[in-house]
Amino acid sequence: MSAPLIRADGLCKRYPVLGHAGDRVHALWDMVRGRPPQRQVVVLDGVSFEVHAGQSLAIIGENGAGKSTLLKLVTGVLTPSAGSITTRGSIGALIELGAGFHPEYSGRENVRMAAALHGLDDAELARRLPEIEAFADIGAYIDEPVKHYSTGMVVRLGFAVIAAVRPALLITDEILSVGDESFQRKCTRWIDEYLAGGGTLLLVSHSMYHVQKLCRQALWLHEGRIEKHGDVFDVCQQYLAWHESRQRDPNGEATAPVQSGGYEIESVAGAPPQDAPAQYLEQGASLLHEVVLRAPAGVAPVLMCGWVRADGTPVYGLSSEMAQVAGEPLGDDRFRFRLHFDALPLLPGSYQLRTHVLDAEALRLFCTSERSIVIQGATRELGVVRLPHRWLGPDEAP
Ligand SMILES: Nc1ncnc2c1ncn2[C@@H]1O[C@H](COP(=O)(O)OP(=O)(O)OP(=O)(O)O)[C@@H](O)[C@H]1O
Repeated sequence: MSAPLIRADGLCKRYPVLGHAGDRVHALWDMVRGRPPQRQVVVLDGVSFEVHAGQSLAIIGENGAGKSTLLKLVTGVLTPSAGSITTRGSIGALIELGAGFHPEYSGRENVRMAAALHGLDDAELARRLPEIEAFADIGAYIDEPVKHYSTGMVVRLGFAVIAAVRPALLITDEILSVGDESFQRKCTRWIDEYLAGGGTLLLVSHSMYHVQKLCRQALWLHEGRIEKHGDVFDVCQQYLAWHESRQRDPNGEATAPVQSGGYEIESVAGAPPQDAPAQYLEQGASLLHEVVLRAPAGVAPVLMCGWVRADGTPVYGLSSEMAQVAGEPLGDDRFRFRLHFDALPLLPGSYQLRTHVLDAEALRLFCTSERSIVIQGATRELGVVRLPHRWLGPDEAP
């Protein structure tokens, strides 16, 4: 295998504790004496991983886990306190709003400077400029100084430059969530095509939807250490399961829906989420899952549903965003989603049908509720679902 584009080896980042004036004096004194500060906060601790050409790795983890710090070490904005980081090939990084743009210069002048930094010569730039302007789609603002831009416009311009130079490695974080929905879709589509064409991606995101859509692998950082690194679906499942377990009370009951940011689950299958009784269904029966969500004024929420077996084994998940389905507006910022499962292929056992409400960009998960479903039936088949199959006779063609 060729050398990786990113290689992190035992990466550590520590900062001196500077809470009080006394801490600062101590840190300064340590610095003067050439000693490492005595009181330090450890932000990253022994992080090792590699990213090879053509791979797509997501960094996930709760707030403060060290994700942005890791990206800054990869891009060279920060230097490690211990361990090493090496990168190879051209890097396109979209991690800080406006980083690299000069506020006094126009968008077009900034594009020229950014393109030159990425190694595009004048002829190449002249050829790609219309494409960059079309991608950014900021109209006459392209000739205005960047300091007059909205944050969304800066991101549009930054992404347009990246799209034109097609770096060997693309590094980006939640910054894409700054753009509006149609621009986000355009970027996601572009990243899809970039990856299909052999591009390499390092993405930091809180959106499990984007992470699973764009990346094949994920690295879960927890308090500066790698908690898990591997297949994106495995890592995300474990990360979400860990989050859910933190939201449970000591008796193991799911807590009442979090009322956060104005997003709520008003009812599931006609009843308030906490009152929904366990439902018994025969194997192969169909099921209507009707959910009413509330969202902040003017926002259309995203619904995500997941079937989980009682032992926690994930069975199937889907989201209204993936299917591009919008909830039916009921007025008063309420939305109804009706999801019908035909002839459920689940084998007998206890299941939870989990319902999650996310914001319009499917970036943040707000509330969760569980609907208990028991599938009844007599079968000697093993597993979770019945896979359609046939036994063939000796001369029978498949
Ligand atoms: N210059 C600094 N001095 C001291 N502590 C810092 C400094 N920069 C970051 N930290 C701390 O490092 C930790 C990790 O920060 P980081 O921004 O990397 O987390 P993150 O995983 O990106 O979080 P989020 O999801 O909220 O963006 C945080 O606790 C933060 O307070």
